Amino acid sequence: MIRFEQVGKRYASGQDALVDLSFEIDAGEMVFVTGHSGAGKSTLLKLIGLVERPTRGQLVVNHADLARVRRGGIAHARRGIGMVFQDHRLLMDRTVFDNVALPLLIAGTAREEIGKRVRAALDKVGLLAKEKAAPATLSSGEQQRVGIARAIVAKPPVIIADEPTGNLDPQLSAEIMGLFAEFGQVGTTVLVASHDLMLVRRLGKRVLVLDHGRLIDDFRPESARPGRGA
Ligand SMILES: Nc1ncnc2c1ncn2[C@@H]1O[C@H](COP(=O)(O)OP(=O)(O)OP(=O)(O)O)[C@@H](O)[C@H]1O
Repeated sequence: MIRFEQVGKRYASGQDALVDLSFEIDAGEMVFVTGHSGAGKSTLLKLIGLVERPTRGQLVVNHADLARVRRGGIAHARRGIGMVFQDHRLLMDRTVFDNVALPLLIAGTAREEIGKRVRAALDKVGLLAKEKAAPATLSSGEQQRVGIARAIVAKPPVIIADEPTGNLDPQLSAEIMGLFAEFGQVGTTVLVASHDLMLVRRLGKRVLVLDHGRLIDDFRPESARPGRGA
């Protein structure tokens, strides 16, 4: 669950990236954030991922008031959030397996459990056969899927993805978005920033539209209404 209550973010430069933002996302909902370049999409995701902190308002993620999370508690709070980046941020000198295992190693998961979970995550994104490969030998769609496997391996209740299909062709983009939609079906809350309006529309999910840091639309297609299995 994610709740923004009159959240504002002003960067040290004086730039108001988000202004008076209020909305709520239920557990298991998949929601897109869209808007022009500079509208505040990345900033919104960064606040959820504790990469940036709000300068106003209240932000609750996984029942934790993020304003109350102190510096020493950030790593722990982040364990409840899987993050996917456009540039995947994979470690190129490690195997696919090691990249996906990283969040589990950080969390101190037992070795036998790590093997099981990493393979389950790789299976989910269709890359089980590539566990020993170096990321550099994979296509960009495959690298993106490794990044997604890493984000889901610790089964976080919330997944945030910033332009996860930015460099991919339309078919791969649709496949990646389809994967995110599947995570929603098993109770994971998924928030995806994307400027690809065609793709966003096709998926028929709820869409938050930002304009100069303000929420100007919160659009729920019929299929995304509660009780519709969305
Ligand atoms: N670290 C920062 N310091 C100062 N200003 C910033 C910082 N990061 C972002 N901004 C500004 O905040 C506003 C929102 O930026 P943000 O990156 O959230 O937008 P965006 O919608 O993700 O844009 P894009 O689609 O181009 O990635 C922009 O005006 C941007 O210049």
